Amino acid sequence: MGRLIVIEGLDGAGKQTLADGLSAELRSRGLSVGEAAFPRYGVDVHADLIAEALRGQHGDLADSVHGMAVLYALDRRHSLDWLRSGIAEHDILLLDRYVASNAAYGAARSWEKADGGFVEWVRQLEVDRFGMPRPDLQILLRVPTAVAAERAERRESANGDGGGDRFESDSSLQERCDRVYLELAESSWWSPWRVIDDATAVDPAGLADRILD
Ligand SMILES: Nc1ncnc2c1ncn2[C@@H]1O[C@H](COP(=O)(O)OP(=O)(O)OP(=O)(O)O)[C@@H](O)[C@H]1O
Ligand SMILES: Cc1cn([C@H]2C[C@H](O)[C@@H](COP(=O)(O)O)O2)c(=O)[nH]c1=O
Repeated sequence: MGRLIVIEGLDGAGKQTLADGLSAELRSRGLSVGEAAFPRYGVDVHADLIAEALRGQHGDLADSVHGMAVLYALDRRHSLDWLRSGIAEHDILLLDRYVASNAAYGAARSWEKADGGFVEWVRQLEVDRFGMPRPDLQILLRVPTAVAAERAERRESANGDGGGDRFESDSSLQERCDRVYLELAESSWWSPWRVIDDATAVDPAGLADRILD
């Protein structure tokens, strides 16, 4: 049975970059590593609806905090068999975003804190009802919101996309989301967390050492 490790953080924090570096490092040490990112764009119809809504399609869908959160949750629910076999088959299954993204972004959009009703609603839906596997570790990758926004924008222009999506371009939302993430980590929400504060200088080898400790 392998370990489920999740990387969380703001849009543009560098989660995918760290996931790539960490999985290469772990593989170089002979471990079998599976990887996935949520939302699963191009794989699950709920994820595609999310991307479209965040770009202004589907009427007022993106205005509904709970409606959007249900789509994110259904994308994950549909990955359940794959997740379970991924955990069984690999030494480490590494996820870029998971249930805590729904908790942090939804609470921030609702102007709530981590001990508010939205986070509890996500827990009841995704943990109690959908039975999503509990992570062994959640890593919070923190960068100043301005750095995250600049990186997200740079990545969008490198991909040829015009501007950030609705969440990425809302700097106040990103600030609130950063605070909720920190509260989730400090309260060890659902699993142990490790907070990386200076995400500009993350060393995948050092992180791998600490994960394998
Ligand atoms: N440590 C770093 N220093 C400088 N640039 C970085 C660093 N990490 C990532 N970047 C750059 O920042 C941009 C965003 O990185 P990445 O896609 O890994 O972020 P992300 O957190 O996965 O974003 P999102 O959640 O929006 O998908 C990319 O252009 C990447 O090359
Ligand atoms: C998985 C997940 C994501 N979100 C938010 C976080 C981002 O702002 C967008 C899109 O994610 P991406 O990593 O930039 O592609 O969606 C969320 O609110 N709930 C979730 O479960």
